[in-house]
Amino acid sequence: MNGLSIRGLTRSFPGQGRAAPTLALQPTDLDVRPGEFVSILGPSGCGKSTMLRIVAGLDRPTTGSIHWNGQSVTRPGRERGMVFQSYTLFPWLTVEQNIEFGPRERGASAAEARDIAATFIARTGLRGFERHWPRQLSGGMQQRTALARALANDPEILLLDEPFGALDHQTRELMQELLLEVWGADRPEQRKTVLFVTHDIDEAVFLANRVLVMSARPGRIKTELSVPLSYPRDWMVKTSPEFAAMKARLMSDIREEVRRAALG
Ligand SMILES: Nc1ncnc2c1ncn2[C@@H]1O[C@H](COP(=O)(O)OP(=O)(O)OP(=O)(O)O)[C@@H](O)[C@H]1O
Repeated sequence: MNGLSIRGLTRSFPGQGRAAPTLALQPTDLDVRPGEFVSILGPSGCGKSTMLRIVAGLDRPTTGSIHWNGQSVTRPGRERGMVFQSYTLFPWLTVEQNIEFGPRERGASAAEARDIAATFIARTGLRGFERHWPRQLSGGMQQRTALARALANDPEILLLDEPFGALDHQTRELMQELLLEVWGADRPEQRKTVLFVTHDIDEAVFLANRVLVMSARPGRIKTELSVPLSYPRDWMVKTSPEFAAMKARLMSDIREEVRRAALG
């Protein structure tokens, strides 16, 4: 099957000393079609990052399987690009060099890597910042660079773990529009697959075809909703009745889980 297929995925972490193990994920199944944009919401600690890290190949499941386009996932691969909340650029490389890094690792010549970097620098609005060091950039610019770096590897699926979580509200909204643009909101045949973890309901609905809500730990997928809004979307969609209705439904689901998580 093409796309992402997760079956019976669980992850438990060994306890410290005599402490019992922590079950982070209950048996979880999930299918994501190629080109689909899926947002994942859920209370803190419900296993969202754990699931994403396993799909990225950065962690191993305790049980269950993950397949991407029919291939079993057991380690990181170029076809799966990840962007984290915390800024993870190489501080000793410039913006341009950070973006060139993946293509160079794959054996691209310096000129090819420079061309690829130039494309994504333009697409993510980083022109003029090519020679800046990460420490000279705002948070928004750093995340643009992280996104450009992931895209420069031409991944088939993007795994985004709260990528805009540390940004101010206005920058965050601009980054959401940018992400929809680079995902291919108006080019359906070129869309990448996206798994997007966030705490922000507006962001989850605005971006995705489908929104999942995970239960309090141990996490499982509790709710799945299709978003009945067509692409391309602009911020005005957030004022529509359809948007408000989805938001209300998701808020009530999440509140219930956050309460359960808080009460233990
Ligand atoms: N390496 C680890 N060792 C032990 N426990 C871990 C480890 N990684 C995660 N956990 C535990 O697994 C559970 C799920 O963590 P995870 O980070 O996946 O949650 P999350 O939903 O992404 O949370 P948040 O929204 O706060 O980022 C938590 O209880 C966490 O403490």
